[in-house]
Amino acid sequence: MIHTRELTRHFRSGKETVEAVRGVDIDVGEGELVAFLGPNGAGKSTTLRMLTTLLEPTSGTAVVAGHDVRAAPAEVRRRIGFVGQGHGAGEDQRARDELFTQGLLYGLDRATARRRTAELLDQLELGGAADRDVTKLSGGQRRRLDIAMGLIHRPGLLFLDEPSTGLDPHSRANLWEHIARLRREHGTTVVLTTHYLDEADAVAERVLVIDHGLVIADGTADALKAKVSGDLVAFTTEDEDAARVGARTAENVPSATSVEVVAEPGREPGVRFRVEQGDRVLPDLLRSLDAAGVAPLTVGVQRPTLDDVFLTLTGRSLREEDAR
Ligand SMILES: Nc1ncnc2c1ncn2[C@@H]1O[C@H](COP(=O)(O)OP(=O)(O)OP(=O)(O)O)[C@@H](O)[C@H]1O
Repeated sequence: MIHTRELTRHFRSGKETVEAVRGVDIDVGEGELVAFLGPNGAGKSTTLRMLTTLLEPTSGTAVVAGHDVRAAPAEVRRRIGFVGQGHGAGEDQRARDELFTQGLLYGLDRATARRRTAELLDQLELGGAADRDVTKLSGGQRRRLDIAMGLIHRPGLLFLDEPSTGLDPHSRANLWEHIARLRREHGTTVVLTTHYLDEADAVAERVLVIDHGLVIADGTADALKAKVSGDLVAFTTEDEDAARVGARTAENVPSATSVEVVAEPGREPGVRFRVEQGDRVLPDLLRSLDAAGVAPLTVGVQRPTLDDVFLTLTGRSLREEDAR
């Protein structure tokens, strides 16, 4: 469905050249659900805009839905749906008319456009807002209308740029339900961008981690997490002295790495470290701690998260980047 080679996009910004996308090779097969995950400014939107023909590549190639984005942009556009970050909906129409008109624009006959409009308004819970002016919709309703507009012609390939930004948890769950149904019933291929770690993890079957204009990792969330060295084991102790003894004990656990004493104001002291199969080493660890005279107050094992993946790859946390 998508094949890019050395896809690149530069922007001139005054005297500077911003290398927003620096030569990416992306292959997405039919029916896949892929998330581009990366911090703000990583190049996700720029990549998506090139794939949807909204932006010309500086160099490299991209074939989308069987057609080259540069040589046959109209062919590409007919076969894809795109929901951007901004509001695509116009200003002075009722939501229902806006959606219906979009259907006609995509070449649907009036009966089909009307039927799909009704279906989408219902599925995206826009029924109550259908006869309101687009300008009078709430942020969440406008977002859902944008999404409905991207779906009206039932594209085989759907691009969603930060689809759940601005949606409340209920609408977000609805959106994913709708997308799951599209895929089940029509085999739609879906490519989305997100900087929500948990969303990429829960929703996407495959995650492309993008940073500074490059794809730095590509795989299922589980496969990416398996590359992070081990689970995080953490236990808390009565005081810092006990934590130091506990840390020495932890260092003797086979395959333990990054053992550190946690001593931060306002937090219980303790120890954390990484280890293969944390749940398997716990029984031995507890016995050894007992033998060393340390009685842990709490013990926990945490599987790696996609943030750990990003941290391992870049030395930075996606959460910190988002907080900026
Ligand atoms: N029209 C433009 N002119 C100049 N620089 C641009 C332009 N569009 C994007 N950039 C720059 O290109 C880089 C990549 O931006 P892009 O919007 O693709 O990132 P992103 O990963 O989608 O981030 P976000 O999640 O914030 O949308 C950024 O440094 C951005 O400032």
